[in-house]
Amino acid sequence: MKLETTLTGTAVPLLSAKGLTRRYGARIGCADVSFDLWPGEVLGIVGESGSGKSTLLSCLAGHQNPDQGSLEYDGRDVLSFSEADRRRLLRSDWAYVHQNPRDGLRMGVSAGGNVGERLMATGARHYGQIRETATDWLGRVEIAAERIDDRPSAFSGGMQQRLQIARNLVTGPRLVFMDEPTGGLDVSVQARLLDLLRGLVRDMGLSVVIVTHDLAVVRLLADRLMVMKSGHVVESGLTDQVLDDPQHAYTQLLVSSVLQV
Ligand SMILES: Nc1ncnc2c1ncn2[C@@H]1O[C@H](COP(=O)(O)OP(=O)(O)OP(=O)(O)O)[C@@H](O)[C@H]1O
Repeated sequence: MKLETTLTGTAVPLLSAKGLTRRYGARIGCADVSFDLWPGEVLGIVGESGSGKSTLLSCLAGHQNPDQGSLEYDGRDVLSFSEADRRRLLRSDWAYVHQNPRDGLRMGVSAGGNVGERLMATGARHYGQIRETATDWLGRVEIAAERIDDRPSAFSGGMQQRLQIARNLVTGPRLVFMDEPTGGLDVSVQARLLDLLRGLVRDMGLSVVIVTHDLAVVRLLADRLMVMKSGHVVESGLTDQVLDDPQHAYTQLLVSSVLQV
């Protein structure tokens, strides 16, 4: 794992959350969540439905603002960014993989266009180079080059998800948010996608925050885990440690309920 250092030589986390809290009226979305994410690290967030995973992810990714707490990216206070700066960050350094590929793709635009569009958003202008890079990325996510002019609506669910991943990663982001990236796919398709994701994360040295209710997904991808219940983090630690020797009764229940399936 690479550690970023400041001019004074002190290590800084890539993303640092402190006391993040988001309420919906009287209801708690997430409460007092703190963690550091280091460059090249994959953090898994698990918990049952309604435990606050999506709320936390949307606060981290800037889709909504927390009511309390602080969030620093690379030592900078992201919550005080202007809307334009935040959008720039989401187009360049950050990426967001939605559970439903339709939410992360432009369905009326060709596969190549979907990948090329993000390159153009970060300043690429040379058509030939954009198409070449898009073709290369389609290959990296195992989509045949001959499908470059097809629209995503002509793709299977697994292909659409791989295309969404290519669209997100083509600009070489440093931090990727993933919301149940394998949810809604057949088991065999999930396994292939997980394998692909694991390779890309490793090869590109990506930092990732991944939300899932599937412990098999975090077992394969995440270095570290946070377990959420009723908006609170009840347990966190190295993935294998948490899953093999859960300390909190709720984590024990989560792990044992998977074993019984
Ligand atoms: N827009 C909203 N308005 C009101 N309450 C909300 C809203 N979004 C989430 N909540 C509430 O916040 C709590 C956390 O929900 P959240 O969707 O973050 O959990 P989750 O772990 O992501 O669940 P799931 O796995 O089902 O997506 C729940 O009690 C939920 O009802």
